[in-house]
Amino acid sequence: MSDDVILETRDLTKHYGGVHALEGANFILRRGEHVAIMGDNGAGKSTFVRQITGVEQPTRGQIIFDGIPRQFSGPIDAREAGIETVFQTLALADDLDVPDNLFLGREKTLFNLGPFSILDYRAMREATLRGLERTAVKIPNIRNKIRNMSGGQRQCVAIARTATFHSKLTIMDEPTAALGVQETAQVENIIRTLKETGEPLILISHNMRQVFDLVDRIVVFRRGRIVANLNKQETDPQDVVAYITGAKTGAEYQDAA
Ligand SMILES: Nc1ncnc2c1ncn2[C@@H]1O[C@H](COP(=O)(O)OP(=O)(O)OP(=O)(O)O)[C@@H](O)[C@H]1O
Repeated sequence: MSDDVILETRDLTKHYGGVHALEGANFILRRGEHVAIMGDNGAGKSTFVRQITGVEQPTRGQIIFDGIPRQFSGPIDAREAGIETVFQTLALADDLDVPDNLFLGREKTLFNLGPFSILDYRAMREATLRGLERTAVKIPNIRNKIRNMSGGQRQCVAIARTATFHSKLTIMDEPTAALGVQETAQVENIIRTLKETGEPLILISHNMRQVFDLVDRIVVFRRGRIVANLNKQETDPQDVVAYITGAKTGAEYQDAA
């Protein structure tokens, strides 16, 4: 695997009993690259993401992340390796404010005394502000509880979490599906900022305009398999739809490299 590759999967496969949700996925993501994963409902997109983020363990196949073959024992393991995921459900705690959500499970401490530890709220607040600044996210008051925020602000908090921890790879699963026009624009701006700062991204989206606007390459899943790997410059929305629906079936999937 060359150094410019941040993530590679080889023959990645997941069966749920007789359901072949993911079959032999060979996928490559380069450093700094933004790739969209598209496909019809049930095509295997989320299953793919669950394997590479440690939520589930694959039936077979290899995951090589940042040059090392990985067998993530769980999502925290994947996160510690540098993979930050913004799931559809966002996984934010409603009753906590922004810094508490960003540092949930990895709090900064002033000191530890046996089982007791004193949390360093000031350091967490400062790191939160730096994370928000890096992504150009505007949250009026970071001490606000998540439950009092709009959908767009929540989405931004979830994304800012990835920036705060300098993840090596960000994965977003339908980040704007539930958002209005302005909120969607804000999230898309964050994605552009990630691109400018050279941070790689996997974006799962059904939104063709968004995909053509934001990413370099489109990978299409159909019935558990990767059926197309398209450089944005060499394709168009009709072509992508043809692969999604199965009207077009390419030659055997090959890496674009
Ligand atoms: N835990 C599970 N047990 C059994 N079958 C599953 C499980 N998870 C997913 N599947 C099946 O695997 C296939 C792929 O599902 P997956 O959720 O990965 O699709 P998707 O492309 O993400 O779809 P969507 O766009 O609707 O989110 C579907 O047929 C789904 O019913």
